[in-house]
Amino acid sequence: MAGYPIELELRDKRALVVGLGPVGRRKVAGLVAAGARVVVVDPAADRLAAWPAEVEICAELYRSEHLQGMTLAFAAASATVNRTVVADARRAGVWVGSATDPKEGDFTVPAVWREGPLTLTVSTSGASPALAAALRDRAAKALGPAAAGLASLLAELRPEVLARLGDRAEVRRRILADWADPRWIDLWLAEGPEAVRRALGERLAYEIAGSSPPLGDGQERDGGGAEPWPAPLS
Ligand SMILES: C[C@@]1(CC(=O)O)C2=NC(=C\c3[nH]c(c(CCC(=O)O)c3CC(=O)O)Cc3[nH]c(c(CC(=O)O)c3CCC(=O)O)/C=C3\N/C(=C\2)[C@@H](CCC(=O)O)[C@]3(C)CC(=O)O)/[C@H]1CCC(=O)O
Ligand SMILES: NC(=O)c1ccc[n+]([C@@H]2O[C@H](COP(=O)([O-])OP(=O)(O)OC[C@H]3O[C@@H](n4cnc5c(N)ncnc54)[C@H](O)[C@@H]3O)[C@@H](O)[C@H]2O)c1
Repeated sequence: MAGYPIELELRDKRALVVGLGPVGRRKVAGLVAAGARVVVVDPAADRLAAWPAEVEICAELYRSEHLQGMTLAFAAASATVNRTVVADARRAGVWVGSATDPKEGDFTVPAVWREGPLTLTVSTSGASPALAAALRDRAAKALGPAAAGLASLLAELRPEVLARLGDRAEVRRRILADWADPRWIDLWLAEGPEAVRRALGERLAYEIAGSSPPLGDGQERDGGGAEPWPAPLS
């Protein structure tokens, strides 16, 4: 059965990573980037390179007490140790992921690409982690910074539409759907961000004025009420 994809808010939550080989270090990096308060347990930890100040290091063998107060745990030591961590976490009611067995824990970690407000994740549910990473790389290349740029621009412009067209749901939906069209990514690549900003502003002005050419969606215009907005989107 497939897992349930979710984006966790881990800011200021405590997360335990057991085992600091390359796999554990990758999990720590992801957790730190998400703002979690990370505790790592590995008897060899003090031999390891510099850690961000906020990471708490326990250079000792894992014990079940390490799970106290944790929101989440990652078992990234040997298979035997990981099985113990999973069993302890279950007893303690702490969600746990095992680096050695996709079916053993409560979650698996997908391959991730982030750019601005965009997050792309690919999971193979343990079928082939290397394939997940390779597909992530391919998809990230196809999206590129233009997609993230468009997302940032929409984050900036969208509240204005919601505020101005709060009572005109039909027009609002049409504008927001049109602004999400991938052709803006093509325009961004061809002519740059300012061209997209201008074009989105023009779309909006047309829609608000009720004078836009048909969008091919078969919907009636919600005409009238032509407000001159936005003042030049520069
Ligand atoms: C995506 C990524 C995220 C991350 O870890 O951050 C991730 N593994 C990555 C890389 C990777 N892992 C492995 C290789 C070697 C090639 C290969 O085996 O394919 C490579 C490739 C490489 O290193 O380039 C070996 C491996 N991995 C697992 C096992 C155990 C098993 O399968 O039983 C073994 C065999 C160990 C052995 O040989 O003993 C298990 C898991 N690995 C997962 C996630 C979860 C499933 C995700 C999914 O299927 O989608 C899961 C179930 C648990 C978990 O860790 O959450 C990260 C991409 C990093 C990036 O590039 O950003
Ligand atoms: N999920 C993945 O992406 C992935 C990828 C490769 C390997 N693996 C598996 O994940 C595990 C970790 O891989 P790795 O390459 O980082 O291994 P590694 O051997 O480099 O690191 C494991 C770490 O666990 C520590 N450790 C051992 N016993 C411990 C204990 N009782 N308490 C605390 N720490 C302890 C060791 O000191 C070591 O630093 C392995 O079991 C491996 O088979 C998973």
